[in-house]
Amino acid sequence: MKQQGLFENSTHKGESLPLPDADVTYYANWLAGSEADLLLRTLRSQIKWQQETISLYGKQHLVPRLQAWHGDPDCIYQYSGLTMQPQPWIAPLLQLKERCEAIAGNAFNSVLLNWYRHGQDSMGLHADDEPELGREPVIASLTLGAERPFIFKHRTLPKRHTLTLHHGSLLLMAGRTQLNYLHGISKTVKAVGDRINLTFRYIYPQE
Ligand SMILES: O=C(O)CCC(=O)C(=O)O
Ligand SMILES: [Fe+2]
Repeated sequence: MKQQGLFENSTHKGESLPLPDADVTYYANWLAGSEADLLLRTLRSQIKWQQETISLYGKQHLVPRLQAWHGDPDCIYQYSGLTMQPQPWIAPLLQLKERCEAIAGNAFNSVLLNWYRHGQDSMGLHADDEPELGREPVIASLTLGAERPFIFKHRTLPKRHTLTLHHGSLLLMAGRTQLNYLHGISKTVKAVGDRINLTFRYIYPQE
């Protein structure tokens, strides 16, 4: 029996994506529409959003989206030369964390929030494979707001898969997904509304 079956019920039907060498489950309607609407409004106003600067090959670039990092006090996250100190949990994030833990069967101690304000905001192809995430991280990704194509690209095979993440959907990435695939959100010239994505993660303390 597939492990996903353990968490299936009438409202939370997960769909396993047809990706070789990966373990990705998609719950299109994880949150009810009204709950997702309320959460989108709450997070827009309650989160202290920041636009970070990263250094790539010695040059400074503004990250093309707004971000925030919340979690337990020892959850320090480093990527692209950025060191993110966690903001404390706030009630709506803590409740979501617990619900993600229940469906994923995995503990989370932090969440990265990304706010794509319009079609020119994006996230380049990457893997969530920093050492502090461990070898085969389980990542729970909640999408609110506008639908944007989410791209998976296999690292060595000519395999690409694009899916549209629905308002209120949850995407679980586990197993060898980060080892074998990159993922990202492209820019678009289409007129699209804003989108907030939350990725719940477990950060191992670094010596
Ligand atoms: O916005 C998304 O759906 C992807 C976010 C992501 O990949 C990340 O935060 O690492
Ligand atoms: Fe990611």
